[in-house]
Amino acid sequence: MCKDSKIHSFLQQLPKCEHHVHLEGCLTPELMFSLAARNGVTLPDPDTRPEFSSAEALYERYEHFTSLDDFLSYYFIGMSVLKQKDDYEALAWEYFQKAHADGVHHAEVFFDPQEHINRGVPYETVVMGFKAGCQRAEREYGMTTKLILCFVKHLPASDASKVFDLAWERGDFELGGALHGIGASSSEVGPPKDMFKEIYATAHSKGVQRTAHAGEEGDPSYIIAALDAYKSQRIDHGIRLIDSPSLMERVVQEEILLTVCPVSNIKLRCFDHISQVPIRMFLDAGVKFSINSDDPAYFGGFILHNYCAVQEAFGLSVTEWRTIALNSIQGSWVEQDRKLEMENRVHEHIQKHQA
Ligand code: HPA
Ligand SMILES: [Zn+2]
Repeated sequence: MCKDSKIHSFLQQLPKCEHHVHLEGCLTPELMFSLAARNGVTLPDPDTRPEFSSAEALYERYEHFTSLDDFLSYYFIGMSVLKQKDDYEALAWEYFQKAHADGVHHAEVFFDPQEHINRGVPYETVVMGFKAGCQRAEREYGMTTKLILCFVKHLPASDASKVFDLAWERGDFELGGALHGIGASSSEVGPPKDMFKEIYATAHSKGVQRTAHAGEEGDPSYIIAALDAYKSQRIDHGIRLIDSPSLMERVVQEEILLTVCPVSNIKLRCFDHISQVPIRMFLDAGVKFSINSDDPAYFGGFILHNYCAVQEAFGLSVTEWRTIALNSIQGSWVEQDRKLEMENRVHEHIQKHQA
């Protein structure tokens, strides 16, 4: 919530594109407990892990993440309650309702199939459930949506390769298919920086869109690996770019979009305060970025919460918000007509605000 109600409503209605949200990161404790009961999934015992005694206790624990890996340990337990197609659809639909209320017009959402497959949930169940949620958002809200298949770095690259091959053979990356690109996430520092190099090279040769988490906790060399070894078209997070002026210059020249997640960066202790997230530096340097929620059910707020946090910390002008909105549209993996339509909506919204 922005302190100024006029600015709050300006930001709420500003047409947004979200490029960095993990559907599994939209699983609220309430939905987690209800799906665990319905599916007979055992969550950690509250006697030994009191944080799993209630939704309130989990929310309390979520206030104290110490690092990306600390958060991920909760995120991977949470998603274990997802079993049936309806669970996946319900989770996606909960996200899209929040996103719509926050002024999202176009959403490109991540999911982690390897984790579900490893628990015995068929790939098809996951994709069909999430896809049904996307289709409902398109039908009921006129949103455009894209599903991005994320590989997780804490599991073997050979597993990721099998998932990619399966998705490719099913035609999921074809026009009208369920998927629109690949990403890479989970623990950053530790696994090899270029562990999915072969998959990304295949994806590139087949014309599949590519993004990758890099430079969240890892130094700029992780961003370089994503650009060089993965030919990544976007960088998810990318905040450690602040440690390399020459790389920042390259990102500007190559018009790489960073999908920045300010509240996530605070919750996972990348920075102490939002004012340290390099929003001002990126705007001044001409680095293109979008603002995103990452794992909103774990970090205490959806996309508008991130927009407001940025506004409170930086006091951006309407012109700067226009730049952010237009760069977000330009960096989206969506047809040119749709980009033009969204750009027009941004201009109309700003004119109305200034009238
Ligand atoms: O912020 C993140 N970073 C890496 N992996 C993730 N998976 C969910 N959220 C994240
Ligand atoms: Zn992420």
